[in-house]
Amino acid sequence: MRIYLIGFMGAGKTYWGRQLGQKLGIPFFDLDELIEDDAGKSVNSIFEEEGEEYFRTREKEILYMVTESHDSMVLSCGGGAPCFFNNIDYMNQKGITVWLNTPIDTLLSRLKEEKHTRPLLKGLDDEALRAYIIKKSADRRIYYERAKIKIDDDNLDLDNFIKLIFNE
Ligand SMILES: Nc1ncnc2c1ncn2[C@@H]1O[C@H](COP(=O)(O)OP(=O)(O)O)[C@@H](O)[C@H]1O
Ligand SMILES: O=C(O)C1=C[C@@H](OP(=O)(O)O)[C@@H](O)[C@H](O)C1
Ligand SMILES: [Mg+2]
Repeated sequence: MRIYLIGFMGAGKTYWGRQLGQKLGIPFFDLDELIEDDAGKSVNSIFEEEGEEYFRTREKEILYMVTESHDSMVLSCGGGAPCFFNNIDYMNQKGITVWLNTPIDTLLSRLKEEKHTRPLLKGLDDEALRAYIIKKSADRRIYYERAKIKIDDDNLDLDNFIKLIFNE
């Protein structure tokens, strides 16, 4: 069983993925962390030094590598991962895709604090950040909504989160 967590930056993919892997007793990976380990530098530095296009290429390659080498895992993807190279179709073929459809206000309050770790948000003031989240999440919706499972509730505990994934 492979579970792919997708959704906008700040949705909680990394936060939930780690807990989910632990609870289900299967390996957990964060795609950004795999890319960083492979490159030996942060996502910020990769964007700065190699550019977004290079990052997207590595993102796809490492998505495929970790998938092919694990029949069972939880993979927390970066927010853009499903939106490039038909990656969402690949994930749908290979496992269960779960879209964390976290409300805009929650994303905003989380991302205000974490702008510096996300290259796409660098230099945005609070107002520009809100506008960016609204526009970019609307643009990406066509990919996110192809997930097999959609989670709208951002106030769940782990057991209820798991129940939603397994339709219990
Ligand atoms: N359900 C939640 N409850 C409390 N804090 C959360 C929750 N989900 C995420 N966070 C916090 O919000 C921030 C962004 O979450 P993260 O998992 O990094 O998002 P993503 O990987 O989707 O970009 C982190 O500081 C994380 O600890
Ligand atoms: O939405 C995006 O394009 C990105 C999201 C980030 O991951 P998180 O969604 O975990 O923040 C990371 O992959 C990179 O900064 C680009
Ligand atoms: Mg993350």
